[in-house]
Amino acid sequence: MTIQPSPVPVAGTRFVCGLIGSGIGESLTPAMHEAEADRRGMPYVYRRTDLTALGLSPEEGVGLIRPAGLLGFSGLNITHPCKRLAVEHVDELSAEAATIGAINTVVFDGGRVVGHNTDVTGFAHGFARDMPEVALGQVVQVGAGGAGAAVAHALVSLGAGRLVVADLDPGRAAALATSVAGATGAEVVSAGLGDLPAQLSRADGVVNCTPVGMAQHPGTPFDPDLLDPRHWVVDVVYRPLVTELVRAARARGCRVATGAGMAIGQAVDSFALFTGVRADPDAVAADFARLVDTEGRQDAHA
Ligand SMILES: NC(=O)c1ccc[n+]([C@@H]2O[C@H](COP(=O)([O-])OP(=O)(O)OC[C@H]3O[C@@H](n4cnc5c(N)ncnc54)[C@H](O)[C@@H]3O)[C@@H](O)[C@H]2O)c1
Ligand SMILES: O=C(O)[C@]1(O)C[C@@H](O)[C@@H](O)[C@H](O)C1
Repeated sequence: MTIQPSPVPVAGTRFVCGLIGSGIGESLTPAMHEAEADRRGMPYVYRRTDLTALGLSPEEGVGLIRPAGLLGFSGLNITHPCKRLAVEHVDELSAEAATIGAINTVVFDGGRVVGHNTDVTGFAHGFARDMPEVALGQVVQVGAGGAGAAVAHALVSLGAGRLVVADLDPGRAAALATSVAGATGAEVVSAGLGDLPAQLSRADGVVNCTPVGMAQHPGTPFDPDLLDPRHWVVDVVYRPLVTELVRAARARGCRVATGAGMAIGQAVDSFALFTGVRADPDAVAADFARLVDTEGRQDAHA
């Protein structure tokens, strides 16, 4: 699951990239891309197309993908609620994107429009950096939506022995477990939220892929008293970075990673696809921490 960058850009290439999605006004991805390009002296602009602000539907949003290529964009990130719909607007999909059925990155490669999923690779890179050598015998994942689909594939690629997926919507959890198990041959099962105490008691770690912990969805996705110090905990929510779950898990002595790892990882991988240049993840992580501070975000540090 390695991102293969496009050919190294010709000197003097100017990059125009963007993000299409709803409610993306606070996204840090544009600033992460531009900071990396500035460091390298690459002319690079990264624009937001916020469908909410523009009063556009998700269908109208994905309808902008091909025209962006014709207008000379180098690439696009695609976010909620367009990641699945966007698959219908590309000529070709990377292996991960085809398996998941969702894309967050589009590259205009000559006349062809190619879709990728750097949420998968980005989570995997972030996890490898933040949680080296943790046990992966049994992993519980709460949340089977867009982020959950990417994370489940990434956890299997990282070597999760048994992955248990739970969601408020049991049908969604079951469908994701079946699809990941079918695509990878890994042991992936779904469980009801009521089974979480038993599943967590046998788990090495847990990943939150629900929006619970964001300002609009306060709280924790499960009772933190189910956590022991032996559990590792990853929360993919990154607004705020330090969620109630992160705080509670730290207080219980767990090894904890925030949503920063995935946010940085997807940006590094998309930048490579757009430009052919591999960003230094440590430098992008430093940019991310500075941006979080500069923008006065809550509990900036992981
Ligand atoms: N760090 C990153 O780079 C990154 C990337 C993508 C998404 N995210 C974050 O991940 C979160 C989820 O995003 P998404 O696009 O997958 O959303 P989504 O709406 O597609 O899916 C969320 C899922 O969580 C489930 N859910 C909600 N509350 C629950 C609860 N209490 N218990 C169990 N399941 C519950 C829903 O039923 C749904 O299936 C958001 O906060 C988003 O900002 C972070
Ligand atoms: O940081 C964001 O706003 C993102 O929308 C987060 C996630 O959805 C990624 O897949 C996008 O590339 C960028």
